[in-house]
Amino acid sequence: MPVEEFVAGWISGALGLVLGHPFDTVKLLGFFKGMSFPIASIAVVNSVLFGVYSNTLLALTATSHQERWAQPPSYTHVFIAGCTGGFVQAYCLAPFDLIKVRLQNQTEPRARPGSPPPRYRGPVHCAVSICREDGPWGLFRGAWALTLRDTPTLGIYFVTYEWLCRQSTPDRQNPGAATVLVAGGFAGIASWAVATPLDVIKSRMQMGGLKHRVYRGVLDCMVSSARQEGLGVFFRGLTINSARAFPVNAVTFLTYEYLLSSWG
Ligand SMILES: C[N+](C)(C)CCCC[C@H](N)C(=O)O
Repeated sequence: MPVEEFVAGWISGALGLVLGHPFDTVKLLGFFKGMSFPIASIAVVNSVLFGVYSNTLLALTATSHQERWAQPPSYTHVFIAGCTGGFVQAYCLAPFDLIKVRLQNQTEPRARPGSPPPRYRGPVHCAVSICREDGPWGLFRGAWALTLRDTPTLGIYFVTYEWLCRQSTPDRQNPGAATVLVAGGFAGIASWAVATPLDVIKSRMQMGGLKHRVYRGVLDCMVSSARQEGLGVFFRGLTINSARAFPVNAVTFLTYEYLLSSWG
């Protein structure tokens, strides 16, 4: 199994994340606060996404990454490979994403004398507390909602990227850097726009028992959120998600393509 896609996915995910982190943490004062944990985790997850995507395409079309601009795969194959990558990465992402959401939702006032200490002291303490309270499976709280969010939307992600690259590149040639940046950025926006409703639900399920009540399942969470707050609840975060998605995914795709082409 070719591994360079995993490595390129790893590095490109980390770089994209450095850019996206301030958007992710916009509610907090320190923009780059707590960056090492997301870098380490999202790099792994992006490596799984791009590695599984590329190897699924290889299995479906018998073309390696280097041959793919000259012999472009069908959009159906791109979609299936993207969904497969999305499905596998969702399970790798689930525990990391849960910890991130739990830590980002800790908005208790910072260490004022007499104020209660935050529930979690950091990522490791958070993971250990969740395991202690809910057992190791507790780390996968909300994983199903995350899978529903990521499987189709990562199919859309790669189809949008491929489509935009092919639109602006002469037939069978490699796209230039500017094309890759723009196509990657819009792929991120398209994918996040579709993913936002399930992103809201996913985060609520992950906060179940803390900020929100414990839901019986994805459907229960959707229905009760919509009943209490109206349909607008599904679009919460749409603007910030899209603003974050452009730079993150432009850099991710550019780095990914650059690394793979320089490794020949
Ligand atoms: C599928 N969904 C839109 C939810 C995520 C897309 C992931 C792409 C990239 N790692 C990023 O964080 O933007």
